[in-house]
Order: sequence, then structure tokens, then C-alpha cells
Amino acid sequence: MAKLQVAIDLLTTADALALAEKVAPYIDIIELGTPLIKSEGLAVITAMKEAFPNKIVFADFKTADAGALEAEMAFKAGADLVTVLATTGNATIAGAVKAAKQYGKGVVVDTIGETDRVKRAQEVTALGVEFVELHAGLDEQAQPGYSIQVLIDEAARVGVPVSIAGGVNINNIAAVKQAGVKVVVAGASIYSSADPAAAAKALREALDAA
Ligand SMILES: O=C(CO)[C@H](O)[C@H](O)COP(=O)(O)O
Repeated sequence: MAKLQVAIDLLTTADALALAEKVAPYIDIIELGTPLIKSEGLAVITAMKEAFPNKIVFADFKTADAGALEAEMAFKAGADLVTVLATTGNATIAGAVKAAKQYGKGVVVDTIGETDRVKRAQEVTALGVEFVELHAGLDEQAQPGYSIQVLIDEAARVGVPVSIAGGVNINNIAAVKQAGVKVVVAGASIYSSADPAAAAKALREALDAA
């Protein structure tokens, strides 16, 4: 069964907690977005884990160096998963994985900016990461002609555990799941909705039905 991850790209702890409260019944993983963590610091991770101890808390650090140190910071604050960039060196990813093993937590590699997401996903999986995020970031999504189909096609052939992030919504979530992903990530389609709880519920139902 694929997991549903809400990406919270809001800027305050209060707003993030309020959103999480609305959508918690429908989601498995709560992602604290990079701008949120930069805005609020590690305290937002601790606050979210304390409020939702039974959810998987995902700290989107997008670490590029000092993998062990940054992963340890996230895990000590309460994160269950932390992201490291695929574009960084294997030593950084391996350092984060070492820290994850010490804390009984996990590392997710984010392929944002990576030219060959499939090849790199296969390489980093061998380093012991939890899964790899096939990701088109917000700026890439804003480019003319962007389609999530490119990520769906990659997921279908990658052969290692992946998530997809990059504009998941109610119209494409079934195709995303059918590509065989482990986790489906939805940000704007939930937090920008007039009714985030209804949006999350609809995504959950579509995911479970697909
Ligand atoms: O990590 C991110 C941006 O760097 C986003 O959280 C991720 O892209 C998911 O959000 P959306 O569904 O709005 O694309």
C-alpha cells in the first residue's frame, strides 16, 4: 500500500500545525518543507513530532554536505526521515545513513536538480537509503511544458523504492501510484486548497482505490 505524504511548504509553525491537524486522518507522513525549517528552525520538527507522535515526520533538509551532522540534528529534533541531495557526493549520503542507523531512523535522497534521476536513484539505493524521491521542484514545475508524466515514466522503470513529488494532484494520483511508488507526495494540492482536509481525504481515497 503506497503511503501518502503531505509536504507542508508554509512558513510558520502555527500554520504548519494547523494544517497537519486538518489532514492528519488521511496521511501517513508529515513533511516539513525546506522553507519552513529555514524559517522556524529545528523547533518546528520537535513541535510536529510532539503533536503527532504516531505520524512519520519528514524533515526536508536537502542536505548538501556534512551528512552525518545534519542528519543527526534532524533526528535529535524528532525527525523520522531526513533528505539529502542526490547531486551531492556519496560520502555525504553515506554519512547521513550512518547517523540514521545510530538513531533507528531513515534517509531519503532527493533527486531535485539531478540530470539522470533513474541512474542516480539506483546508485544511492545501494548506500542504504530508505527510498529516493523522484522530484521536480517548484521552479521546475513552473517551467513551460512541465508534466509530472516524466516522473511517472521514471518510477515505472527505476526498479528501486521511490516516491514522486512534483505536482501530485487528484487528477494524476492514480497514475502516480500505478507507477509502483512507495510514497506519493502532495504539497500545493493540499495546502493551497480552500479545504485542505477535503483535498487530503480525496487524495487518500483515490490512492487507496487505484
Ligand atoms: O520539496 C518541495 C519543493 O522543493 C515540495 O514540497 C514538493 O515539490 C512537493 O510539493 P508539490 O506537490 O507542491 O510539488
